[in-house]
Amino acid sequence: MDASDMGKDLEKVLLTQEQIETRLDEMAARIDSDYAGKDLLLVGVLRGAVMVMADLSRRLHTSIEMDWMAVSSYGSGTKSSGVVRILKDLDTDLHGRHVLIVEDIIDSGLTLSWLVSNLRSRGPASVEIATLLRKPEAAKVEVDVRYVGFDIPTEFVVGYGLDFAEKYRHLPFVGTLAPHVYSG
Ligand SMILES: O=P(O)(O)OC[C@H]1O[C@H](OP(=O)(O)OP(=O)(O)O)[C@H](O)[C@@H]1O
Ligand code: HPA
Ligand SMILES: [Mg+2]
Repeated sequence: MDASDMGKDLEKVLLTQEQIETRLDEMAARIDSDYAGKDLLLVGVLRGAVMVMADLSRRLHTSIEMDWMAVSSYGSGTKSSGVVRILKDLDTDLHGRHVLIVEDIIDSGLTLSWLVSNLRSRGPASVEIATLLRKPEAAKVEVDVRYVGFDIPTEFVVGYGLDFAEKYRHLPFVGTLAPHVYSG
């Protein structure tokens, strides 16, 4: 699939499938080496992180477990509401665990800064973040991120788990939307 398959909805491809896969290889190698000999709990943030979780976890050789949280701060719009809601909590007790939060994107940083302090309050041995994308110029709060795939410009992106009004998550690349899609 490429941009033309989505009709006129996409403006441009920002990151190709190949670029994403190469970067995930590098991130997984670092995670493997940093967590060698430790049991790691990957916490995926639904729903956007599904693709990153699937593709990153399958590159890891270290011992891992996976759990999921659902939080929402965007609703159906293109701007963070700043209000983070837990829609589904973890099933795992974090006490003494090495936790790596897996995310698709850090935009304003509001979701992750809230989530990190929430998980830290549960007594884990460590909490770090791996995100495929980060928008440095959109940050409203600073979040200390151990593993970043790509720093991208402040544009609304879709694909590889990222949605606009629940669409486009399945695209194997990351692209920007044509303005007519979100301006009506
Ligand atoms: O840094 P922020 O400005 O807080 O934005 C990042 C968050 O927003 C998106 O989730 P969303 O709330 O859209 O839910 P979704 O993953 O189900 O799409 C994304 O997956 C991150 O979790
Ligand atoms: O750029 C984005 N695209 C889709 N979802 C998002 N959630 C935060 N930022 C974005
Ligand atoms: Mg979303």
